[in-house]
Formats: sequence, structure tokens, C-alpha cells
Amino acid sequence: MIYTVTLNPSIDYHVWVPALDKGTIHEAHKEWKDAGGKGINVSKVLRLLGVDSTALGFVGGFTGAFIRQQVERAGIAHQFLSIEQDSRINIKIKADTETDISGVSPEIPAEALQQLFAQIDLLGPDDYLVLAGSVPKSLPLDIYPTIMKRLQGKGVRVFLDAKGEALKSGLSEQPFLIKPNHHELGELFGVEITTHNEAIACGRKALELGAQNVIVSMAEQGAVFVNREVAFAARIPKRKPVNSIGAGDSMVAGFLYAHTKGWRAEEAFRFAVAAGTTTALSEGFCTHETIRTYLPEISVITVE
Ligand SMILES: Nc1ncnc2c1ncn2[C@@H]1O[C@H](COP(=O)(O)OP(=O)(O)O)[C@@H](O)[C@H]1O
Ligand SMILES: O=P(O)(O)OC[C@H]1O[C@](O)(COP(=O)(O)O)[C@@H](O)[C@@H]1O
Repeated sequence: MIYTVTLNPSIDYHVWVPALDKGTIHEAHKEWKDAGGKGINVSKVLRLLGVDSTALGFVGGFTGAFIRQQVERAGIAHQFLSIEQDSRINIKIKADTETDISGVSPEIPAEALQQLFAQIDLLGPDDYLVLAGSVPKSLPLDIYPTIMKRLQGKGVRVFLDAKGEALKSGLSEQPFLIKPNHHELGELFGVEITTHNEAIACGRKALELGAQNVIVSMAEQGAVFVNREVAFAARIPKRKPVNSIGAGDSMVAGFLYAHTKGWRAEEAFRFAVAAGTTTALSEGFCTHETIRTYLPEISVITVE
């Protein structure tokens, strides 16, 4: 079974305005709300690809009730833990460019964290665990390695999609895959990544720190993949993005989908890039049908 953990779920509130002017009142001409947070998005894309997963995490208040409802409506199994404070609302303002405001994370009580540990302790061989997204302020930043340590020797494959300290501290526990974007990986090593080769070099440093496989997503520049045996770079079609929210999560879900089907790394990577690109270039999240449209346009080369 695949489990996704979203420690800090959100309602993603997308709102379209013609232009964003500081200090003025805007009238929205379109809006959209859905359950968000990286693990939940991975579960949503997996469902669209016909794969079951169970979503774990903390939800609370009226926002938490909406998140539960949306996850259930999407046909995703969940074992969310209830907390008292409201889950956050992340605002995505779409004008000529996109401006995001991430809401304040709720307090996670110590008992709720213990309940999550108890759920995770039940995982075993053949299970996958996706640890994705930000860590609420009341939890320690090394929560991801703490979770991974509990799974040591159990044969669970961990996919880690985090940034900053949450990513750095997780590497030593040898996650099966990490998927930083190029800004997040560059920040980890104090460099700016602008090319595929630079991303591969930094990806290799992340391997030295413990990661087993690394995808570095680079928005409109595509992505690279590295592990101890191979390195690949993917080029993607140049089109105006429609919605880049959830593109990274689609990539993680795409790789997970392909990996569980037993595909080789190159094909799994190509499918993952196609999934991310399809989401970025479409109105909603990618599906098999829409991925098929873009897959022929993704070119993957081996890099020495
Ligand atoms: N502007 C874009 N045009 C085409 N594809 C995109 C665009 N932005 C993102 N993508 C696709 O989605 C993937 C993940 O996007 P990225 O922005 O790098 O990740 P994240 O959402 O995690 O920050 C990219 O590798 C690419 O395949
Ligand atoms: O937990 P974080 O890092 O604040 O990210 C949460 C946000 O990321 C998203 O999961 C989108 O992530 P990506 O664009 O990286 O795929 C949104 O749904 C959510 O608002």
C-alpha cells in the first residue's frame, strides 16, 4: 500500500484577478478551492492514475472538515487525525504572474503526533511512504528523519519531498527518492542551479549525503534524474503554463506510479516528467489521457 503523509494540509484557494495592485480592492472573476498540501496532491494524482493510496496527516476546524470532504469525494482513503486548530488556507492569486500566500500552520498536540507514529509503525515490506510538504511550526524540523528512523529495516520505501532543514535532515536516513526543485536543491548547497549539468552535480552531492534516487525539477527547463548508476536529463515542450500548482506533486506521483509497475528508472523518470508537465500545461491535474498527449514531447538523454 502507498501512504502519503501531509503534516500541514491546506485549502488551496485559487483566485483570478485581472491585475494585482497593492493597497487596492480587487474583484475576482474566477475562483477555485480544493484540498491541498503535497501528500494529499500526490494521493489525488495517484487516484487519477487508478492507484489507491491512504492519506495520513493532521486536519482541524472548518477548513479541516472541507479537506476531509474533498479527499473523500475524490475517492481517496484516509486516516486523518483530528486536531483542534483550523488547517491553513493557502491563497494562490493569479494575475499576470502568480502570488502565493501560505497560511499559518495549526498547533499539532503531542498526542496527535504519537497517534501518527502509531499509524506509521504499522507499515511493512512492500509499503511506500510519501513524506511531503512543509512541517507545521509546532513540530520539530527533523520530524521526517524521526519518522524514517522508526521504519528502519522494515523494507518501506520512502519518497521525501521537502525543502530546507526538513530535506537536509532527512537525507541521512537514505530516502528512496527525493524531489527538490532546483531552487530548493541549490539552497541546500549554497549555490544557484541554472543548468541541467549543475542540477546533476548537486543531485550527486545529495546522493553522497544519503539519497538513493534524486529528481531535480526545474520548472520550464524540465528535470534531471540521478542515482549511483545513471544520470538523465529531460527536455519538455515550451508552452505557456496554465497552472503550475501541483506540478511537482504530479511528478512524485508519476514516478511512484511507474516504479510500482516495475518500470526501469529512465521510463519512470520520463513518465514522471510527463505527469508534471501535463499538470503545468492543463487546467486540472494530469490523467492517463492527458499524459499521453505530452509524453511523446518529453525527450530524455543519458548524461555521463
Ligand atoms: N512553466 C512550465 N512549463 C512546462 N512545464 C512545467 C512548468 N512548470 C513546471 N513544469 C513541469 O512540472 C515539473 C515540476 O515543476 P517545478 O516547478 O519544478 O516543481 P515544484 O512545483 O515542486 O516547485 C517540472 O519539472 C516540469 O516538468
Ligand atoms: O507544504 P508546503 O511546502 O507549504 O506546500 C503546500 C502547497 O504546495 C502544493 O502542494 C503545491 O505543490 P507543488 O506546486 O510543489 O506541486 C499546494 O497544494 C499547497 O498549497
